[in-house]
Amino acid sequence: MSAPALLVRDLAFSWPGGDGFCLNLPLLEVPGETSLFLHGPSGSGKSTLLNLIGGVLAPQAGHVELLGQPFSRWPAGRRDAFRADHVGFIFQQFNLIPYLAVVDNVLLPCRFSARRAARAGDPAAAARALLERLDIGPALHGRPAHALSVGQQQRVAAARALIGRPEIIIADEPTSALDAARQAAFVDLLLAEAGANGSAVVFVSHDLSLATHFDASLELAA
Ligand SMILES: Nc1ncnc2c1ncn2[C@@H]1O[C@H](COP(=O)(O)OP(=O)(O)OP(=O)(O)O)[C@@H](O)[C@H]1O
Repeated sequence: MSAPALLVRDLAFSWPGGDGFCLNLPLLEVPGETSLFLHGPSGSGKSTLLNLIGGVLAPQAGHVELLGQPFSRWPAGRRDAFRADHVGFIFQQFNLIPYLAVVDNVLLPCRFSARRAARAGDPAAAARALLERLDIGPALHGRPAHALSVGQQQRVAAARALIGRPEIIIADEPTSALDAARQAAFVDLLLAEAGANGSAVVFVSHDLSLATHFDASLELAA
C-alpha cells in the first residue's frame, strides 16, 4: 500500500510569545486521492495547522509526513523545494500577481519546480486547458489578474494550484467571498480536477454546508 498523502502524528504547536494557544493533534491521516474538510471556530488553529502541513511552520513536538517523507524534520530549504514539487496552495486572498497575465499566474509553479513543469507536459498548453475546464475562457487568459472578478480570480488560483498535478492540494478558505451556490460549484470543480489528477485535498472553510462534498471532515475545537 502506498504511503498516505498526509500523516500528522502527536503534533503540538504553540506560538512563541503567543496568547497561550496550543494546537494538539494526536493523529490525522489523509490517504492519497482523498479529500478532507477542515473546520472549526475562529482561532481554533486552522491556518496554523495548514502552515504546519505546508512546512511554513515547524512543530515543537510530533511530526508531519507528506507522501511518506519525514517532511517536518527537514530543514526549511528542503521543505520549500519539496512543497514546490508536490503541494499546490490556494490562499484565502488567492495571492495572484495583480499585473501579471492570468495564464502567467497559472504558470508560476512551473517556474519554481522543474517537476511540475515536466508533469504539465507543455506548460502553456496545460495552463490554458486547465483554465478552460475551470470556465475561464481564452479571452481572459491574457488579461492582468486584477481585471478579473473575485470568482474568476478564485478559479485562476485553483488552476495555479493544480498545474503539474501536485499530489496534495491545500486550500485555505478560498470560497469565503462567494455566495453559497458559487461556493458549492467551485468546490465541485476543484474536487473533480483534483480527483482527475489523483491529488489529495485538504480544504478549510467555516461553511459547514460544504462538508458533504468531501470524503472526510475534521473539526478543530476552540
Ligand atoms: N503569527 C502569530 N503569532 C502569534 N500568535 C498567532 C499567530 N497567528 C495565529 N496566532 C494565534 O494562534 C491561534 C490560532 O490562530 P489561527 O489563525 O490558526 O486560527 P484559525 O482557526 O485559522 O482562525 P480564523 O478562522 O479566524 O482564520 C489564535 O489564538 C491566534 O491568536
